[in-house]
Parts: sequence; C-alpha cells; structure tokens
Amino acid sequence: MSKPLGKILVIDDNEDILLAAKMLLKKHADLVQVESNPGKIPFLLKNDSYDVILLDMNFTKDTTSGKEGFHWLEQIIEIDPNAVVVMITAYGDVETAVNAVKQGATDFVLKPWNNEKLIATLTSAIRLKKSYEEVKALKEEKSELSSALNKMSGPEGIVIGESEAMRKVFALISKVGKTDANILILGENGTGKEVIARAVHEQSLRNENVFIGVDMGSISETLFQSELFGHKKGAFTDAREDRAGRFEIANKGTLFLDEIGNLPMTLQSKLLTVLQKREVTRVGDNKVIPVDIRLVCATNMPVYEMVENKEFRQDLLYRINTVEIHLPPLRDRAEDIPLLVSHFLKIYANKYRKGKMKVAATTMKKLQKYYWPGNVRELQHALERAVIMADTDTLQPTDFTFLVEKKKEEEDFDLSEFDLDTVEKMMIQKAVSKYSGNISKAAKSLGLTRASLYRRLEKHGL
Ligand SMILES: Nc1ncnc2c1ncn2[C@@H]1O[C@H](COP(=O)(O)OP(=O)(O)OP(=O)(O)O)[C@@H](O)[C@H]1O
Repeated sequence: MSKPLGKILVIDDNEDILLAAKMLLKKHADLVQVESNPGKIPFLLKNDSYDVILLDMNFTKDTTSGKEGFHWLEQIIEIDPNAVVVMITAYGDVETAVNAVKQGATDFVLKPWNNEKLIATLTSAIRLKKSYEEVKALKEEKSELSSALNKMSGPEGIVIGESEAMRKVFALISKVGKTDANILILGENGTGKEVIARAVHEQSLRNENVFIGVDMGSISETLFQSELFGHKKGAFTDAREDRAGRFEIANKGTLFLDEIGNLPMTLQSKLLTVLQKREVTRVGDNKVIPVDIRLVCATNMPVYEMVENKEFRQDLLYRINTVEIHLPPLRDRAEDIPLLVSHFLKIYANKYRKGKMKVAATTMKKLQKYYWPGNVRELQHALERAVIMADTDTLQPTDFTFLVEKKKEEEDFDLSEFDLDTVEKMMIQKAVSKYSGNISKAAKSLGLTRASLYRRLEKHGL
C-alpha cells in the first residue's frame, strides 16, 4: 500500500536541509526526491509527477528577498498548473511566504521546521491535491455524461422481444448481468447489440455508475490512444487540456466497445495490454491509472473466421468473450415483429402528433415476410417514414412500398467475407447455373474464353 505522502520533491540548496528532509520524510512517503539545483526543476517535472513539492524561498547565499523562490514557483505552476507547492521560508519572513501563497503556493513551513508540523502541512497539501483531482475528474465525467445522455435521446432503453431466441438472450443477461464477466455480443447490423449492452449494464451491480460506449470503427489510428486512455496537455498539437480517456471515465461502470471487429491488428495489441493490466497511462504522461470496468464488446464481423485469417488476435478474442450473446437477425424471429411494430408505432405516432395508429393485418404479414437486411433499425426507420407519410390512421401495405424485396441468396453473397479464390468459385457457379450449364454463354458472361473457364472449373473441382 502506498504511504500517505506519496511522491515528494524537495528543492533546497542547503545539503543539510535536504538530508534532514529525506531522513524525516522517507518514513511517510513512497519517494523523496531531493535536489539542490533548482535549474533541474523543469527536467524533473517533465519526467515524473509529484504529489507535493517542497520549495526553498531563497537559493543564492545571503539573499533573503525570496525572488528566486517566486521565479521557481512560477515555473512549476506553468509546467503543472495543478502542482501542490509548499514553500520553505526563514523564520520571521512570513510576509514573503504569504505572498507566495497568493501567487499559487499551497502553504509554507518555517525554517527550522518542527517535524510534526511539517508532516501535517504536507499531509493536508496532498489532501488538497487529491480533491483538486477529484473535482477535475468529476467535471470531465460530467461533460462526457451529458454528451452520452444526448446520444441516448432516441427510443432506446426498452428491449422488446418474445421470440424463443430473445427469451434465451434475456435469460442469459439475467444470469450473467450481476457478475463482472466480459461479454461479447455478436449479431448483424441493427439487431440491437447496443440495446443489449445497456440492458447488461442495467442489470449489473454497476448500474448506478456510468455506461460509456466507444465506436471502435470510427476512431482513427492516431486518436485511438488519446480517446481511450486520455492525454496530458501538450502531448500533441491539439492537446490543449488534460483529458481523461474513455477507460478512465468508465471507472466503476461499464465500458462498451462497439464494432471491435473493425480494430486494426496494431491497435488490438494496445487494447489487449490495457485489458490485461487493467490500468492506463494518458498519452504524454507516465502516471499509471488503475481502471475498474466491466467490459462489453460487440461486432457484426465474423471474428472467429478473422482469427483463422490472422485478422483478429486470438488472445484478444479470448479475453473479451467470457460470455457470448448471439443476437439473431430479425428475419429469423418474425414473431417479434408485431411487438416491435406496435412499440415504434406508438413512439412515432406520438412524436408526429398523428393520434392513435395501427397497421392492417395484410401490412403486418408483409412486414413479417420481408427480409430486413438492416434488422430492427430498418424496421424502426420504415415505421417512422410510414407514419410521417400516412394519410389515414391505418397503415396499409402500400405505405411500405419503399421496402425492396431482396432474395436471401443475394444478401448472403457479401464479397467482403470471402477470399479471392472463393469469390471466383462462387461467380463461376452462379454463371454456369444461370446459363443452365452452357459453358460458352457462361464464359462469355464472365469475360473468359471457354478454355480458361474449363481450366477454372477443374481448379475449383466443379
Ligand atoms: N429488441 C429491441 N427492442 C427495442 N428496440 C430495439 C431492439 N433492438 C434494436 N432496437 C432499436 O434498433 C436500433 C438499432 O439498435 P442497436 O443500435 O442496438 O443495434 P446494433 O446491433 O448495435 O447496430 P450496429 O451493429 O449498427 O451498431 C436502435 O434504435 C434500437 O433502439
């Protein structure tokens, strides 16, 4: 356990004072760094951070003006505006010391000091620094919270579903919600991964604390570390303020890393290190900050295939997937559609002041038959649009003509999921079947000669 005085820097040109300070303070502090040359202050502060700095007022022998003390105090505060500086001043020179406090010092001690008094002064100075830091962290958390709350102003929050698949999901959430197990939510776009992540947080013991989401797919490589781990003022050109990262802000709460499958390999290892150690260091700083978070990740990418293709780190996957929640696509749980429809209908009829609205039975059938490539999100938007455009209070199938039927096979054919060889094989199969085995026509449609199509048929064992 760390000692009450933490890390102390003592600057005095009198070696006897430094020795006495070191002997006394080392029992109460984790580190006592002593320095007789104040010119080294900038170097020392750039390479380490101190909980309190004990600074002599007068350095050049026989000088009692305190000028040098003021100079170095100013330098320290310029480097670290939150530094806690306790001035050492000669007996009888209280006036100068009071001026130093006016200029930013936290307190002062008189030379020769009383040991107990010195410890007490330093202890309350440290306490003051801690409360500065807490206020600062609270301010940062507050601003993050309000922006997170703004993003939540949509109809999120309630999880709708009564299908067998969704019941299983709910049962799993109530089983693992109260544990701190890492959760990986897998599902297509718009299936409700974020809604489920919030539900996990609501059911957890952390629900009085924050839920912080990060879209890993939209963070640029350069901003990754600063966004997630924070930065110190001046760490890079745009770092105008000290800033807490998402990990720090989520402390004691839930951190939701969305689209984790989109994270480049180089950043995956950085993330893994933090998840293993459960501590972060802000960019440009060397202070290690422990973080206590519950981790929930989500992706629509085939992470297991990605591991096989060396596009996703296996060790990272095993770190995040203690419990997996699979969200089935909406087309596989059409029995949830009527509930979702009435949920969104209520919200949008209310929002657009349309009074009570309903959907015709034929419309519901159409909606239940549709393929919903964008899942619940697409259904939600379809209803919003239909409500806005409707002239009567009953939505008819014609109110949804904008939904274009797509064949399942076409949807399944997502080129980005296959390698070149597989895509070639699929294209050939498609062409041959389209032209009912007519090789000349299939070859022509593929832009190949008959001979080269035959060669490829052989290569793919077709
Ligand atoms: N079961 C549900 N009950 C109520 N609303 C839902 C449900 N599932 C999804 N939604 C709504 O659908 C929209 C999309 O949900 P969400 O953002 O959670 O999906 P996602 O899977 O995280 O999407 P993406 O993969 O694009 O990030 C949201 O507006 C959400 O409120």
